[in-house]
Amino acid sequence: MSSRVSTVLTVAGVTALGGLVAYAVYFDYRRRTDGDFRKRLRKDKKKVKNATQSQAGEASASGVGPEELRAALDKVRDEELPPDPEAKEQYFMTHVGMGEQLCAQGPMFYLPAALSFYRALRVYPSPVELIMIYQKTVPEPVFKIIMELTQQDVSVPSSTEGSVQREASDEDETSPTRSGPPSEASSQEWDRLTDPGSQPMQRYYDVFPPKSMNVSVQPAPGDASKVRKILVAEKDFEPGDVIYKERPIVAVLDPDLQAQGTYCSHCFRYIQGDSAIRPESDRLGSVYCSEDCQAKAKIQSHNLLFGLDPVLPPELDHGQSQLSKPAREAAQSKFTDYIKKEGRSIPLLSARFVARQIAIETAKMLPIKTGPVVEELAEASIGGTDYSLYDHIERLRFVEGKASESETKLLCDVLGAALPGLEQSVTEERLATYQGKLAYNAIGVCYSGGRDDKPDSGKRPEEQERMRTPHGTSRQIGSGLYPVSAYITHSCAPSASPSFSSGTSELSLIASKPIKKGEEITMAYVDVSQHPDETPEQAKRRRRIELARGWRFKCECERCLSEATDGNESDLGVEKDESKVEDVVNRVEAGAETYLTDKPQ
Ligand SMILES: C[S@@+](CC[C@H](N)C(=O)[O-])C[C@H]1O[C@@H](n2cnc3c(N)ncnc32)[C@H](O)[C@@H]1O
Repeated sequence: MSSRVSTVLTVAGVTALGGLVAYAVYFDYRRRTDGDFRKRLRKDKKKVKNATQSQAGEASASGVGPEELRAALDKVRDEELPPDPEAKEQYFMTHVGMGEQLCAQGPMFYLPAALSFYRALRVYPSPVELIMIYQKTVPEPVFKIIMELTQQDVSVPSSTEGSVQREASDEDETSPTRSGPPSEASSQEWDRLTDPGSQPMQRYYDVFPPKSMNVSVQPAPGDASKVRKILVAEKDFEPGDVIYKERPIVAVLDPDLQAQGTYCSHCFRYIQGDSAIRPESDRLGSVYCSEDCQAKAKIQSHNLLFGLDPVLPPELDHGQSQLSKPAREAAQSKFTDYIKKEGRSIPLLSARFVARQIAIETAKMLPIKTGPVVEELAEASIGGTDYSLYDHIERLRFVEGKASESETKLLCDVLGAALPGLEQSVTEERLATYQGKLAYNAIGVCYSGGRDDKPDSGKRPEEQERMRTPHGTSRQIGSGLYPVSAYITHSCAPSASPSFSSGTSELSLIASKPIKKGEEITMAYVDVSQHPDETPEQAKRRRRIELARGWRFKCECERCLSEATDGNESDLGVEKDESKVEDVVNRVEAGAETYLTDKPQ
C-alpha cells in the first residue's frame, strides 16, 4: 500500500471516530430536542434540502448511493424503539446477529447488514465503544456504510419529522440518556440494566442532587404543571451553616481578567507574584495556580480548544495529531481572536461546555484510565454515571440564546481541525440553546468583596451580560454553571447566599436565615441592597428592573409585596414569567401518557 493511500485510510478512520464522538454528544441532545427546535427545523427545511442535495452529489465512500442510504436511514429512523431495557437487549442481540448473518451472504447484502448493525447502535448506551468494536469485527465496506449512516444521522434531521418525536418519546424520567445495550467494555452497565436482581434505573431527581448535599429539587408549590422547580432543604439549618459545596460544570474568568493572567483560569484562585504556570502555546493567555489545575483544564477543554496535543489515545491517533497541527493552529487562532474581540463570557463558556462533553466521550475510549482522566470522569458524574452533562442542563429554564453562523463556524472549525468529524457535534441551533441555558443559569463568582475595576462595556443595560450574583455582576471575577444551585429561585429577602470563601470557583451555599427541613431555599440574583445614594423606592425599582430584564420575570417575593410601589412599572419590560423549559421536559413531567400520545407539532 502506498504511503499516500495509507494516509488517506488513516484520516478516513480518524474521521469516523470524530464523527462518532460527535454522534455520542449529539445522541444526548437530539433525543431531547424540544418543540421549538423542531419548529426551527421546519423553517430551515430549505437549508436541510440543500444540504441533502449537496450530499447526494458527493461520491459515497461505501459504494452505496447517497439517495439509497438516505432512504434507508429514514426508514430506520421511523421504526419504533423498544420500550424497556429487556426489550432493548433482545433488539440489540437480534440485530447484531442478523447483521453478522447478512455479512456472510456477501457484498449484495452489505447494506442490509449495515442497517442491522446501525439499528443495534441506536439502542446501545456507549455508541463510541460499540463502533470501535464494529471497526475491529465487521468487514470494512460494511463498517463504511455504518459510518455514513451515523454521519448523516448526526448532520441531517429526518425527512419525516415525526421520527424526532418518536425518538424523544422513548425517553422518560426513568430512562436517562444512556438507555440500552452492551459491549465488552460496558458489561457492568449492561448487567445492571438487564439483571432482574439489580436495581432499576433511578429517576433523575431521585439521584440528583446527591443526598450528601442536604437539598432536593421539588416542584414549585402552586404550579399545576409541575414544571417549575425549587430547591428544598432536607434538614434544618441555622444562619451561617454551610448547606452544601458545589463545583461548576464549566466556568470562565471575566474576559478582561482572563487576559491579565492574575487568576487561575481553572479554579479562579488569585495568583500571587510571578508564581503562575504559563503554558507556552496558550493564545488565550490562560495561567494556572498549580500543575493539577493545568492538567484538569487541559483534559476538560483546553487542549481541544487551544492546544495541539493529541485528542485521541495514542493507539487510535495514527499520526493524526501531527498531521492536524497547522490546521488546528489556524482555526484556534481565528477562534481566539473572536473570543477576545467579543469580550463576553458566553462564547467561551459554551465552547468549554461543548469541549467538555467531547472530552468525556473521548476519555471513555481510553483503554487504561489513569490519574486526572479518572478524576474527570468521576467529577462529571454528578448524580451517577447514568446521566450526562447535558442531562444537567436540559431541565433548566432558559430564554432563547443567540449564536451566529460565523461564531458556530469558528468553533466547528476548531473541533473539526482537532479531529475530523467532531465539527458535527455543534450546529447553530444547538449552540444557541447551550448559550441561552448557560447565560440564564450561570452564577457570578465573587470573593473577598469582589472587584471594583471592571471596565465599563459601554453597552446599554439590556445588552450587557449579567450573571446571577447578590454582589452585582460588576463585582464578579468570573462565572460558572452550578448544576444544583441553578435551581435556586430568587428572593429579595433570601434565605441563603452563594459564597466563594475558599478563594476559588467552588461555591458554598450559606444559610442567611434559619431554614427548616422542607422549606424552599432562595438566593438573590441581583444586588438587593439599598445603595447610599438611593431611596428605598429607587433601590426597589433598580432590582426589579434588573430581574425583569435579566431573568424575564416580575418579582413577587414577600419583600417586594410588602414594600410600597408607585404603581407604574410599565418600564420593567415584562408582565409575566417569560422563561421556558424544553418542551420534552414539559411533556415528561406532565405525564408519560400525554407525552407518548401527543401529536408531533
Ligand atoms: C435561573 S432560573 C431558576 C431555576 C428555576 N427555579 C426553575 O424552575 O427551573 C430563573 C427562573 O426561575 C423563575 N424564578 C426564579 N425566582 C423567581 C421568583 N422569585 N418569582 C418568580 N419566578 C422566579 C423564573 O422563571 C426565572 O425566570
